[in-house]
Amino acid sequence: MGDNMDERRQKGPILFLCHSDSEIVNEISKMEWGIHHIKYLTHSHSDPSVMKEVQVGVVELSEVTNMDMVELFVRTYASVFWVAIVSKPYLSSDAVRYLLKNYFYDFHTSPPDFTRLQYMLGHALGMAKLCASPKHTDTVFGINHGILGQSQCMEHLNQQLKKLSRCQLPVLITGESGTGKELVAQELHKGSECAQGPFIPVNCGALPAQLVQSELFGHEKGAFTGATQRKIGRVEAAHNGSLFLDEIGDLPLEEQVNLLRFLQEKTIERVGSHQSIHLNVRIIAATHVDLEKAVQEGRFREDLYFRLNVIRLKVPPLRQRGDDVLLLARRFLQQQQEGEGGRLDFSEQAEVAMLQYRWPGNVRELLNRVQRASVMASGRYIQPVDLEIEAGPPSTDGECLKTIREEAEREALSRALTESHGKVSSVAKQLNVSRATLYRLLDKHSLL
Ligand SMILES: Nc1ncnc2c1ncn2[C@@H]1O[C@H](COP(=O)(O)OP(=O)(O)OP(=O)(O)O)[C@@H](O)[C@H]1O
Repeated sequence: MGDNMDERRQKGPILFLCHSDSEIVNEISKMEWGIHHIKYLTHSHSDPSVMKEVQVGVVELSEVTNMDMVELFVRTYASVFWVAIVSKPYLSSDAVRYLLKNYFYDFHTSPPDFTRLQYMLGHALGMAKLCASPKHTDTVFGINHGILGQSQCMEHLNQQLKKLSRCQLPVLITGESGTGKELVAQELHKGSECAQGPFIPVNCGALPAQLVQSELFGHEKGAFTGATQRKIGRVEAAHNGSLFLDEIGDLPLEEQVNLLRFLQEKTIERVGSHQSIHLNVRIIAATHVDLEKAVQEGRFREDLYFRLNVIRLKVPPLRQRGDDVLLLARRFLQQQQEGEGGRLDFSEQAEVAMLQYRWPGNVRELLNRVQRASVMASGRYIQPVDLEIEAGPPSTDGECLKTIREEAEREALSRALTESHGKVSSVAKQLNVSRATLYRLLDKHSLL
């Protein structure tokens, strides 16, 4: 390949994954846009700074291809539009079909008809450009973000998320079930330097006990009975991206040790192998249980807790978000009616009922109730009965005194903050507490 080719390789949207310089490389390089990067399928990982430029990737799949490596690569760079060139007999392989179905924009059998291939790549490039996410602008929470909310505590969360974009430190997200912890984790990922890489969620509580290690760290073929294929674990799949460990408190103690080792050394070993694999993964963990208590009770390792708890984000419960309930309810209703012309609306009574209800299941419960109500409503307006919540004085059924006190405490803090325009010294004076106590309370109620 000549000088021109070398120049083009430096920057641009097309990547070619192949075994060696082939005729296909030469032919594609003659096309309008050319090939800008070439990567030989002998190395497992690629330079993320190069991959940031890539919009379309061409992969040669044949009997000599290491399918694991290709799978890892295309999964890692899932936002790239992948096009495969497959040798015909290989199309009947289950592994190839699985890959094509799940990760590829299109495929072409080899030897390729270069005119057709040129059209195919043109389409892939067009689609990639169309789907490229808009550049990060200064976001108004709830418009560019997937997270909706304008209340003071959600604004605070938004500010924290903005500060954390570009930072690669581990984050621990706490909050009740259904508050949106996974959504927050996704936003963190989108705003981070590894946004182009994969976001791999793992529910630690849902991993089968005997397979946790293999699920997280992968295994080699033959590592144990039933390991008929090499398997890439979730940690490895998150290379150059983010691993979201949901319900981290449910991770068995033995696996906590392995996770800690990974956090310290940044390497893993697949089950059945002694080869260390170096990985670049940002860890985001979430829990709805009190991890400090779990540490005290010996159910969670203290050293792992400190490693994960570098930065902590608290997602407030829905009952503390004031009018956000209505904002979210309207958005969910709108989504539910998309394409149907927005026939339904909430009655005044339904809005009052939603504001008064305590939402123990938080945003997930709201979403479910709105979805159900949009089906059950008989008129133009959704009534409390359609939401299966009744309007009336705030219910305290089953509430313990502690919760009622905490609510009152929070309200008093919120009111004082608004009245004194957020001036901490005035709030402390007004509420007759020390500044240290006030800070502790503001932190407790996610108002800091
Ligand atoms: N602020 C928000 N704006 C829009 N949608 C939201 C918001 N918060 C949560 N959701 C939606 O509510 C549902 C539950 O959110 P999510 O799964 O992130 O909660 P979670 O706290 O991770 O729950 P769990 O603790 O049970 O894992 C999802 O469908 C999510 O998209």
